[in-house]
Amino acid sequence: MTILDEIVEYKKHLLDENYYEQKLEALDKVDVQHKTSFLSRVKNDHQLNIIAELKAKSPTVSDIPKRDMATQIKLYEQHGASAISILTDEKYFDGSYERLQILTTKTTLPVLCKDFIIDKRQIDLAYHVGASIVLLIVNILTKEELKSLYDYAISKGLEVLVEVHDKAELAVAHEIDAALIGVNNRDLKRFVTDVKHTNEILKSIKPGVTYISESGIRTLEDVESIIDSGIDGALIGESLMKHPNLEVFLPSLRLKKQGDQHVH
Ligand SMILES: O=P(O)(O)OC[C@@H](O)[C@@H](O)c1c[nH]c2ccccc12
Repeated sequence: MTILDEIVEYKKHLLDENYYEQKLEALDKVDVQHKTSFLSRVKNDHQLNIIAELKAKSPTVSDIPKRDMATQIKLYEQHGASAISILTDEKYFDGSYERLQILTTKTTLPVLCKDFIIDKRQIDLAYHVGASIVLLIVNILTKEELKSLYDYAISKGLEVLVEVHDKAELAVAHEIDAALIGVNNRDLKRFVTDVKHTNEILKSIKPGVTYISESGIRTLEDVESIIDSGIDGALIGESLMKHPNLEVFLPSLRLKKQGDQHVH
C-alpha cells in the first residue's frame, strides 16, 4: 500500500465518521465572493504566477521551520504571490480546516484548499470556510468521480486545480475540460520529486488551459528549466517556507511566461 492509498483510506474513515459535517457545523461561514478569481489573475498577467503554500510538514519533510502564519501570509502577499495554498489534512500534513479558515479571513488572495478530495462533503466544507480553489487529484478518482466532483465544485463558484502525474492523467484532465491543470513533479507513490517531469508531461498542451507546475521547485534555475513547457504558474511550498529572504526570492521566480513572448 502506498502513502497515497493510506491517506485515501483515512479520508474514507473520516467521511464515515461525519468529520466534514461536524466541522461544517462548528465553523462559521466565510464569504469570499468579492475576491478576484485566480484564473482571471493569471490571464491578465504576463509573468509566472506563484501559488505560495503554507506548509507545516509532509510524510517526507519534517524539517520545515515553524513560521508565524500571519507573518508568512503577509510576506506571500507583499512579494507577489497570486494565491495561497494550504493543506487541511491533520494526520499527515499537520493542517486543519481551522487553519484554512484563518487564512481565508486574513488574506485578500484566493486560497487553494489542499485535501485529498473523494466526496462532495469535502468540497462543501472548503467552500464554507472560504476557499476559492479546490484540488482534485486525478490519480485517486475514476473519470466519472472526477467529472462529477469537478462539476459540483464549479457549480458552487469554486475554481478547480486538477492534478495530474503522467500523460494518461493529463489526457483525462483534458477530456473533462479542466480549465486549470497542475502537473505534480512528485511521484506520489515514492514521494520523490523531479521538476523536469513538467517538461515531459506538458508535451501536448491545449490552448486556453492554464497549467501549473507543482512540487520540488527550489531555485530560480528550477523555474528556468521548466518555463519553456508553457506553464502559467508554479505551486511552491517547502522552499518558500524555508527561505530566509522571501522579499528577494519570491519576486525573482516570476519569470516572463513563455507563451507571452510575442505579446507586446
Ligand atoms: O513543498 P513543495 O515540494 O514545493 O510542493 C508544494 C505542493 O506542490 C505539494 O504540497 C503538493 C502538490 N500536490 C499535493 C497533493 C497533496 C499534498 C501535497 C501536495
